[in-house]
Amino acid sequence: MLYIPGNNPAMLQQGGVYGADSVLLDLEDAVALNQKDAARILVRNMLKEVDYYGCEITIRVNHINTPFGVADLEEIVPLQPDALRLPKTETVEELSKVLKIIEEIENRYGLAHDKMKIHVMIESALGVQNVYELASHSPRIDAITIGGQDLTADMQIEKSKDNYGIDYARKRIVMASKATKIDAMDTVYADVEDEEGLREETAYIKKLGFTGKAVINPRQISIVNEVFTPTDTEIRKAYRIVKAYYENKAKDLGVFAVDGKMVDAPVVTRAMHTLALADIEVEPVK
Ligand SMILES: CC(C)(COP(=O)(O)OP(=O)(O)OC[C@H]1O[C@@H](n2cnc3c(N)ncnc32)[C@H](O)[C@@H]1OP(=O)(O)O)[C@@H](O)C(=O)NCCC(=O)NCCSC(=O)C[C@@](O)(CC(=O)O)C(=O)O
Ligand SMILES: [Mg+2]
Repeated sequence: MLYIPGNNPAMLQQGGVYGADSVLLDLEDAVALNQKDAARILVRNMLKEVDYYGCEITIRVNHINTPFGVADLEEIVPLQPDALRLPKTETVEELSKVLKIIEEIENRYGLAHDKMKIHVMIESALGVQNVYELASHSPRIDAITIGGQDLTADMQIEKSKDNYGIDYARKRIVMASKATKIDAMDTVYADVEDEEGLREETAYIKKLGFTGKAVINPRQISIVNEVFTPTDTEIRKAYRIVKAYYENKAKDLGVFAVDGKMVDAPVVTRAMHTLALADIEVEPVK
């Protein structure tokens, strides 16, 4: 997901050409306080005019308790981007309040309540403590994301390169996302010049179970995509497992071996997930 500052017309204009799965037009922390109103109007106009070439379009609005939160919702909700990203979410009460405002706006415009999805950002210790309740609060919520910069600020620790300080939060957020069957998105890697560092961090968070990562610069997109895309070797192995599964299932065999390794139901589930990521289908044996 490529963050694009909502007050930068050139970046907003060209954000769809870099190959990100999602553009994340930002009205919050990328925009200075004195530019909030201008950015809101600019993003509204860009949403109407710019071709993002099929990218998912997400808008990060300001927090409801700031002077800009409601105005952002009033301007953006009627345009129904694919998703709204709610920053610094901490409690179910606050989330309910935002959802209620969104639904009131949708009612006014005769819009359904299930089209535009909600991404909840966890950026404080309190948000981490409440993450499962937040993630499971509404079927509209289809992703939880961690904001590492704000979280480390709230925890009063340095945001070190190894990110030890946010490791527990990352793992807890992933578990909440898995328990609620929604996506978990990782925080940004701020050092745009450090490509190896980004690659290592992305490989690590993929192993934890995150399903994607936000980036701040077009140069970071291909690295994240590469790490998340199954390799040819992984795809071939998954294909052999799923094919063998269907063949053995037809013979009523629940457990069998592929390349000398035991394959049972969870191995097949993981292999099917790899193939789904690669958009590959295996025909069941009739
Ligand atoms: C980092 C840098 C200044 C580097 O500038 P540079 O000038 O060195 O970039 P260059 O590489 O030279 O640019 C080459 C060409 O790409 C164009 N280009 C660059 N960036 C582009 C872009 N993002 N979108 C479209 N286009 C872009 C540029 O216009 C140029 O185009 P052209 O002139 O035509 O060649 C720049 O990228 C940038 O401002 N990034 C966005 C920063 C941002 O949004 N921060 C807020 C979100 S994080 C946050 O809030 C923390 C969080 O909340 C979140 C969480 O974790 O989720 C938490 O708490 O943790
Ligand atoms: Mg933040």
